[in-house]
Amino acid sequence: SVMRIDTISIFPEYFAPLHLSLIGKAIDHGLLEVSSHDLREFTHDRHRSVDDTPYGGGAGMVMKPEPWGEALDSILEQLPSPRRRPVLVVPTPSGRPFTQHAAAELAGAEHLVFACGRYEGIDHRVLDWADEHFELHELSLGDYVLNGGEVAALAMIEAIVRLVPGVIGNPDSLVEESYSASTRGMLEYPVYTKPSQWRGLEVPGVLLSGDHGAVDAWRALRSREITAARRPDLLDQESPDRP
Ligand SMILES: N#Cc1c(-c2ccc3ccn(Cc4ccc(CN5CCCC5)cc4)c3c2)n[nH]c1N
Repeated sequence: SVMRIDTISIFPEYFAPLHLSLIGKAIDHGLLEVSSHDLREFTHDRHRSVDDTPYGGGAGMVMKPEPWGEALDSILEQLPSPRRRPVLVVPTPSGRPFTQHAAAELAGAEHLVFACGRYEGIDHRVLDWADEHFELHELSLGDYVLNGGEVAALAMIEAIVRLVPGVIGNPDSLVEESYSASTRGMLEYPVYTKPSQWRGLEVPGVLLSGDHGAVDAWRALRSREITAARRPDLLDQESPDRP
């Protein structure tokens, strides 16, 4: 079944890259439909204004509710009825962490809408209203500050779409991945390919040995060393069933 993704932003051109590479192929193969909407199409004043000063004072500007309401109405009107409520993802610094688990959860949706804010954010009444008409997810990409939601939406879309069956060519390549159950939440081992000698640097001998047991052991050891060094928090998840 075709997954549909709509993005709404004052910078719709941020989403042009989605039509490249694997996601572009999925669109070509009719597995995915992606539409980017310009929020300013839903303004009616001469200056096509989308922001205003914040109630309560404070620096910066806040995005006005009316254009967002009209943009979201337009998405809802285009739904073939009767449809399950579409999912609305709003990237925000104050959101629930976007994790591989969240990506997997969202990969099952038929229709994803991304509302990408700018300035100091979107008038909160938009989220309150949207909560009644969408399955609303306020999500944060990570603990750093971006200038808007577009970059976060691009990352989330890539993480979600690659989990949709058929979108990524080789499903095996999804199995051994960081943050997924199969690597038991550990970071990946280092990878190598030909030539076996490069600028005086060699490939670890065990990988050339053809001894798959030894290769798996070496990889597990390297994963654990790397995880302990860079992400000790992932090791804390040690549970009794994990040797
Ligand atoms: N996902 C994600 C994100 C975002 C993100 C996502 C969406 C928008 C829309 C606007 N901005 C800019 C901005 C920046 C700082 C603040 C802080 N507040 C302002 C007043 C009191 C504190 C509010 C907005 C956004 C940032 N940043 N980092 C992530 N992981």
